Amino acid sequence: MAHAWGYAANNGPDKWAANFPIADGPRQSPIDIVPGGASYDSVLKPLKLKYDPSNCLEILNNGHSFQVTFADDSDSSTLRDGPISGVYRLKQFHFHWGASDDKGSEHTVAGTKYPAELHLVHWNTKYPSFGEAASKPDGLAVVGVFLKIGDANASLQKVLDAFDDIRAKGKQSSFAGFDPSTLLPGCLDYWTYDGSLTTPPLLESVTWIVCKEPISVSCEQMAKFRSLLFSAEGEPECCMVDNYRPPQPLKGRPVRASFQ
Ligand SMILES: NCCOCCOCCNC(=O)c1ccc(S(N)(=O)=O)cc1
Ligand SMILES: [Zn+2]
Repeated sequence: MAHAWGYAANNGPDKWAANFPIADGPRQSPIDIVPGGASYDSVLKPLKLKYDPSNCLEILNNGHSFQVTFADDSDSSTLRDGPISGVYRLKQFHFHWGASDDKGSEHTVAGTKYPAELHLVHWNTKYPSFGEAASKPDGLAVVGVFLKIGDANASLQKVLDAFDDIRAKGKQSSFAGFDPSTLLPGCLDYWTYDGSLTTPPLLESVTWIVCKEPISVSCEQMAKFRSLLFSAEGEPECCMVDNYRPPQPLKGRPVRASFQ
């Protein structure tokens, strides 16, 4: 069996096209966002994010990142407006980060890499489920938030405090009552473009909404991210770092800004 995809030299982003040819497709993510190349669009609405902490279910290490999963059987945690039409439900959030503070984000801004990037993953309720939506061009909407080294982030710390139970691939534990809106920056100005999942199967179904303002993370908190493992219990330990795909060709896509 072909070895599963990952971020190592033998199975990383440069190797994904072999099993997932869409990797070379017309609307791949992430991209380098060039602020001067984005066009302000006055038709873009402010983001309307409404999250219910009681929908928060669990935290898990899936071997590529860690993710916090939400109950998505009602419209109690949703994204509306912004560049999208209709109602998109929050499914999960996760992060991408580097082995050092000079890299880790997937999107970049005029070539600048941030040490980490948060992704809040939502699916369009015009489709019956996340799995169905994930294969449709307007199926998903992911809000991306950059993390920048600064003060410790108290809200993020609540997530990091759950890491002891999920250090290895495949581990999960209950994680209740967390409000993901506490991870959002104060200003919700954003860039938006049509893109894809940034990991296999790299489906071209994502409306990307990347916030201009980063949130803070301390160096010590970044070290905690890097204490997770790509490897499962009983396997040689492999630190979970550099789990980011580099920017992909824009291929003529417009990038719009919600701000001037
Ligand atoms: N099994 C039914 C179809 O599944 C659809 C594909 O989803 C497979 C799991 N991957 C994801 O859910 C998934 C979600 C978000 C991102 S990202 N980094 O683009 O935000 C990457 C991947
Ligand atoms: Zn992601």
